[in-house]
Amino acid sequence: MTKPTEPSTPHRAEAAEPPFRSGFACFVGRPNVGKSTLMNALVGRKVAITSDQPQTTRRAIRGIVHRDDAQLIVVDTPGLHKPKTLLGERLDSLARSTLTEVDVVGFCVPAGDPVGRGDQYIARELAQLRSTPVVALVTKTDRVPPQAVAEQLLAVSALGEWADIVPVSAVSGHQVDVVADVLVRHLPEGPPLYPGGEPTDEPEQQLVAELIREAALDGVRDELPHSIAVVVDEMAPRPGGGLTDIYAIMYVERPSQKAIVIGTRGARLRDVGSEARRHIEALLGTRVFLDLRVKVAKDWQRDPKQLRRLGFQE
Ligand SMILES: Nc1nc2c(ncn2[C@@H]2O[C@H](COP(=O)(O)OP(=O)(O)OP(=O)(O)O)[C@@H](O)[C@H]2O)c(=O)[nH]1
Repeated sequence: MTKPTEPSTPHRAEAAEPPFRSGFACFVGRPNVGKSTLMNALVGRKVAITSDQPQTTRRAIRGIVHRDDAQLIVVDTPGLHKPKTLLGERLDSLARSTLTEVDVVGFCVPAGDPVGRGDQYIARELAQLRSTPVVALVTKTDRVPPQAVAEQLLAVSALGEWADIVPVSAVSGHQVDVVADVLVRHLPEGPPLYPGGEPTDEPEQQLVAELIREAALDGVRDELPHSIAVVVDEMAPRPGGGLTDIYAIMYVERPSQKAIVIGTRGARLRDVGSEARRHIEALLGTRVFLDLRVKVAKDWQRDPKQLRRLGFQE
C-alpha cells in the first residue's frame, strides 16, 4: 500500500531519512465516541477532559504529538450533532470550520455501538470534504470481542470512502501508535510548527478551568452537565514560591442546580474542589490553593451575552 516517496530535491534523494512532516488532524464523531481519550492517548498526557457525559468537549483544544519524524497537532472538536440550543449551534459551527482547516480527519465510530443515523449524517458531511483525507477509526475495541470489531470495520467501511480504516483502543493503548503513523502519513512535509516539547498550546488557565469542570461533571446527571461552565478569574503564583492561588467560578443555570453542585453543607463542592486540585497540581507541578465558588447565570446556554462572557465566541 505504501507508495515510495518521490524525492523532491536532490538533497532528499541522497538522504535515507524520510522527510519530516507536520500538520493538523482532528477527530470527529458522535458525542461520547472517545475522541478526547484518543487524543490524550496519542499525546501521552491529559490535555483534554473526558467524561461519560455526551458533549463534554466545548473547545478546539490542541494536543501536540512530538515524534522524531513528525509533529502532529490534534485539534479536538466538539461532537457534530443536531443543535438544540445556541450553545449547540456554536459548537457545531466550530466543528465544521475545524474540518476544513486540517490536513487529515479521523472519523471515530465506537466498536460496540451499531452504526446509526448519527454516524451516517457525519459520513455524509465528510463526503463533501473533497480535499481532506478522512481516516475511519473504530474506537473502544477493548469493549467488544474481536469478531464484533471485524464486523464493525466492515460496517464502517461501507459508510464512505476512507483513506484508511484502523481499529484502536485508547484505554488499552492497542494500535494507538498505528493511528499516529497513519495520521502522520497524511501530513505535508514541513518543519515543526510548535517549538519545545509542550503537549498543548491551550492556555494554562483554560486547562485549569477544564479540569475543574471535569471534576464537577463526575456523578451529575440529566441536564446538569450541560449547564455547568467554569471560568478561572485569577491564577498566580503566591510570592515565596511553591504555591499557586486559583480563583474560579462555576456557573450553573438555576438556583436548584446550585444547591445540587454545592451539596449538603458544601460536601459535594469540597469533593469537586479537592479532586480538581489533585489534577491541577499534577498539571502545574506546584501545590494549589483553589477558591471555587458557584454562581447562577440564568439560562446561559441560550443567552448570547452570557455565552460571550463565558468564552464561547461567535
Ligand atoms: N473502554 C473504553 N472506553 C473508552 C475508550 N475511549 C473512550 N472511552 C470512554 O468513553 C467515554 C467518552 O470518551 P470521550 O473521550 O470523552 O469522548 P468524546 O468523543 O471526546 O466525547 P464528547 O466530548 O462528548 O464529544 C469516557 O467515559 C471514556 O472513558 C476506549 O478505548 N475504551
